[in-house]
Amino acid sequence: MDLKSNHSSPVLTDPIPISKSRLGIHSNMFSYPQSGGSLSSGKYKMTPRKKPAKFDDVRSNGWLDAMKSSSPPRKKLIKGFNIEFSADDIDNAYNSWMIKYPSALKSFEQISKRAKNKKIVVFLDYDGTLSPIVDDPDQAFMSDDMRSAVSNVAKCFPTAIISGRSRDKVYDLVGLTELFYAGSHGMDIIGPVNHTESDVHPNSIRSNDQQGKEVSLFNPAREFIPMIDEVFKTLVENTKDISGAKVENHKFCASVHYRNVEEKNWPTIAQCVHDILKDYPRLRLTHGRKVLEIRPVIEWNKGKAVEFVLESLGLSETDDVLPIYIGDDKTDEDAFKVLREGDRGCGILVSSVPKESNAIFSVRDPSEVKIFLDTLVEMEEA
Ligand SMILES: O=P(O)(O)OC[C@H]1O[C@H](O[C@H]2O[C@H](CO)[C@@H](O)[C@H](O)[C@H]2O)[C@H](O)[C@@H](O)[C@@H]1O
Repeated sequence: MDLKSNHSSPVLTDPIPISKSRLGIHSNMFSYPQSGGSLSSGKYKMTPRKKPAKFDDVRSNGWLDAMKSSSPPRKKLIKGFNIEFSADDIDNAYNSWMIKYPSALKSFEQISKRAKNKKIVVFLDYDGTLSPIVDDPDQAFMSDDMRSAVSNVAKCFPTAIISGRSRDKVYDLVGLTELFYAGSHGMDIIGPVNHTESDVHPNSIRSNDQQGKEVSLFNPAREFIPMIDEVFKTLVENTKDISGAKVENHKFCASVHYRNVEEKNWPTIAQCVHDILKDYPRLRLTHGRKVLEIRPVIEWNKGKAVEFVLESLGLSETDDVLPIYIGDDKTDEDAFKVLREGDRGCGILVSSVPKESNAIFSVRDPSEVKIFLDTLVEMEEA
């Protein structure tokens, strides 16, 4: 199958028969072997490097604006003047924003009332939620205190880490067993077998983890592995002269970081990614925190991953569950949306600046995430 063409693949083009699955999983998604064997997307493609004179594409498609808004400056241009906001202005703006997204810490009693007689399931994003945002993605470590907070939570409630990173990478960073791990924005989910019996979720397969323990595995974008690898190599080659650019291969998706690229070169990196993606209509771009994320055009995201984990736990069809999802990024909005719809659970946005969200509550930073997790455990143990 040619993954660059628009035929017979798990893409968004066909309507998804609801009867096929409550999760909206397209039947074609599972027409390939779930383990082993992958389809090559063709010859290694090397888009000729060129320095575009203009950046019309990335200006008109909104990429540049999205890149700028992923890192809002602490000052704003008003009628051509650079106006610095004072600390008071910033605090006032944040405090007004918190009326709409109240602190999950201050609202804890409300959350605990909602959790009464319900099974809590905890979903945690990694970067910016469990670990602070740092310049080098390879140095984004969570603290030992945070690790022990997550470990304690996982002893009390089913817990899943849902990250844009590859599953292996996020597992190495978190280092705790007995959790669900959903890497590549949910396109690579592994969970303990005792929670995910195959008769509960038919689309999972049994596999072994790094320690040889039997686990349940779900890969809705397996066919895209060769294509992502190919695009990753092209991205590395074509961005190698852009100082500060960094490309990561997450197996089912790839990331192009511009956090350490001078802002004047953002159009260059955006145009470079845009030119490569023109050859891959079955891939799309989403924006994260100073990162361009390249992923397959399949109907799968962190929200679907939340639904998948709940279904795997046998908790998707009951009101006796309270899913809590904590995340900081645009890609977490898919999960917040799923929980907001039908008032199914609590989304908690990690942000120290005002931003629109589908979350219900907020915390400022990972240190407040840790306090929230500790408080959940105290509530359970009381
Ligand atoms: O879903 P997440 O777990 O939040 O992963 C999203 C991206 O996280 C990482 O990048 C972000 O964190 C880096 C380390 O703090 C930071 O340098 C970068 O600017 C952020 O975008 C990860 O490296 C990406 O691949 C993930 O897509």
